[in-house]
Order: sequence, then C-alpha cells, then structure tokens
Amino acid sequence: MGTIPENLRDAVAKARVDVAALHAELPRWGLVVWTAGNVSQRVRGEAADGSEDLLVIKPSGVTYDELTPESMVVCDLEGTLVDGDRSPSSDTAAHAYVYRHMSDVGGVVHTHSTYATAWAARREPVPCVLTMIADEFGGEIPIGPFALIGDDSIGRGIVETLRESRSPAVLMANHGPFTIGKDARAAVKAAVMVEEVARTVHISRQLGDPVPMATSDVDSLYDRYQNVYGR
Ligand SMILES: O=C(CO)[C@@H](O)[C@@H](O)COP(=O)(O)O
Repeated sequence: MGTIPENLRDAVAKARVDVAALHAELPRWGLVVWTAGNVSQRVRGEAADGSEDLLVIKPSGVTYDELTPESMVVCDLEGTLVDGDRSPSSDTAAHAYVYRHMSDVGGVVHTHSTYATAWAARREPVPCVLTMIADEFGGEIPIGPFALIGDDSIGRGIVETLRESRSPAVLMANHGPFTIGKDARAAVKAAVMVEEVARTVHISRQLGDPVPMATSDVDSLYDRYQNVYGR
C-alpha cells in the first residue's frame, strides 16, 4: 500500500468527509438496499495528465450507517489501494476507468435503484418525454452494454456510452445505473434524478404511450438548465 502524497493530504481529508456524507444520500433518496451502491470523488494531483490523481470511495460491503470519513478508502486511478483499513468498493475498477478516460469527471455513483434498474433489465433507454429529462440528461438516458464485474469491462462500457451522449447517467444492461458529474455531489444528484424520471415514465406508460419532445425543445431546455438555472 502506498501513501497519500503530502500535497494531497488536505484535499483527501476533505473528500473523505464529503464522500462519507454523500453516501448517506443514497438510502435517504431510496436508491439502495443494504450496501448496493457506492460514491466516489476524484482528488486531482498536480500532474496535468491526471497520473497523480486519487479517488476516494466507500469500503466494500459496509452498511451506510457505519460509514464515516475515516472509513473511506483512497485508491490511485488504477484502483490500487493507497490508504484505508478495508477493501475498496467492488466497483472501484469501474470508477477508476471512468476517471482515467473522462478527465472532466470528478465524481461517479453506482446504484441498483429500482425503476432505473428495471429499465436496465429490459435494455430499454428512458425516452426524453419530460422536461426534467431534457434538463438533466439532454435526451434519452442510454443503455450501456452488459459487462461482468471484475475487470475494466464495466468502466469501458460506461465511457463508450456516455461519450456518445449528453446524459450523466447510463443504465448498464441487466445491472443498473452509473452516473457521473463534475464532483461526487453532481453525480449523486444525477443518480437521484435518473431514478425519479425512470419511475415517472414507467407510471406514465401504464396508461398509454408517453409523447416524445421535439429535439429543439430538448436542446433549449437542456441549455437553460445547464447554463442559467440556479446561477
Ligand atoms: O452490485 C454490486 C456487485 O455485484 C455492487 O455494486 C454492490 O454490491 C456494492 O458493492 P460494494 O459494497 O460497493 O463493494
């Protein structure tokens, strides 16, 4: 196990506090059962190519009520443990792959939230039929390829799918949602929103076919929400 470089120790300590707190949002918003979800945040090193970056993620198999800043695990972007008393999340390789290949991404979240995962089981993208989908996802919420856990397959599928979409969420086939953001808080927001819109569209389809929105309207809404809303 390595050590945290002196110049990153304060940033890692803050990320541990932030990531521990953000994990509490997963059960709060009904996105997880037991330990079935994880949040990570990138900690940027001084190297311009990101080679010194680290990630802070939850320890594997620990319930959310037991998570503390001190229990958060630190890894390099190869997924190798740098600091921590427990094994990192079993999805660390996927998070690390995303950070290595999407330099703008500062946070990654994975859940098995019910409605989003139901769409993933059907391998059906969530259509852009709500202004909230246009706002947050900029179009349909895509399906990523089926991939087994244990190597870079899931991470590769996330990156290859999201590179072709404005969406910060991908529904990995037969698995569940992964979301990205400029930081972990943005990725958690996307995880909350993808479950909400997946549920709404599911309910809408019980009584008929939701009506897709015009692309021009989607673009207008996305631009406003991403660049004006909340400023
Ligand atoms: O679904 C899986 C593994 O198949 C994981 O996402 C989930 O169990 C969470 O694992 P971790 O507790 O983060 O290692």
